[in-house]
Amino acid sequence: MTTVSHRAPQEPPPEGGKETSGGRREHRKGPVLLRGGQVPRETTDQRLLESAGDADWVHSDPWRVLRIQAEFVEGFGALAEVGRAVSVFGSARTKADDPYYAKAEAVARGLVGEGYAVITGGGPGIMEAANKGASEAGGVSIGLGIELPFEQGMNPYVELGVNFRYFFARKTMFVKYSQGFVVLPGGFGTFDELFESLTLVQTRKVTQFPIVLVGREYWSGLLDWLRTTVADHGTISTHDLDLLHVVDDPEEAVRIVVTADAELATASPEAQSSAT
Ligand SMILES: C/C(=C\CNc1ncnc2c1ncn2[C@@H]1O[C@H](COP(=O)(O)O)[C@@H](O)[C@H]1O)CO
Repeated sequence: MTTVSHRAPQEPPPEGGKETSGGRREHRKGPVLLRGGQVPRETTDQRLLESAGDADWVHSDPWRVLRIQAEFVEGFGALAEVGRAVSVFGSARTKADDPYYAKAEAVARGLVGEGYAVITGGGPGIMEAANKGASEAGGVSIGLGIELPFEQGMNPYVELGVNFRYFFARKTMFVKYSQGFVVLPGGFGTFDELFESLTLVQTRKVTQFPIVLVGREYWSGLLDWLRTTVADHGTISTHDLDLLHVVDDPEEAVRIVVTADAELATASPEAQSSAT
């Protein structure tokens, strides 16, 4: 068994590097050669195995970068083999007796019937409804949770769950592993997901990516404002609004996704490779 000896703080550190035939000390650190005063007094392994010192580095940006990388690695690893999927978004606050809860369930059932996995934010409300619909229809029910100050845990219908610390890593997963988004009524979180996907489609970062809004009445105020105030100011092109499909019927939402996906399957290889 290998034992690790921790140097007592009062003991002087051993001289680092090794002596060359010319009597100089030198040390190789990967491709870097260090001589004279540049020779470190400890090796990288010694520093790794040391237990002393403060723990502030845990809250430093370099360490965060590794945590961010780990989120991408875990997310890609968990979702890579899921197959075709659609993300369903909507309010965390919708109650089970709200008609939109039943619509979200129906959307998810319909998507499973067409062979798609269903991805949600893994939380309550519309997310729970979609996971319920997917799981009860025998499909793959996925939740991509997010660490929040008022953590609620994954809803009970999630069968494959991944928890994220960082919104941006989680958002990448929704787009990368979905063939389209279905968006039910929601608040700021839902708007964020809707407008992020809309921006990605409008800037052609993703192509052939249907975005379906369910609930004509709920979305009409926003769409009217985009069509009038926003378009009149020239800050969007009116034809960009064609990127949004608005429906009331869950089956129509599913049909739009299936049609767009089928169009992608017959599209040129270039169009396919630039999608998602
Ligand atoms: C507000 C409550 C719980 C929050 N829990 C969430 N868990 C997972 N994902 C969430 C949560 N809240 C928001 N999201 C994401 O944003 C969208 C919904 O946000 P909205 O502001 O409610 O529209 C949703 O699609 C999630 O991806 C307890 O009631």
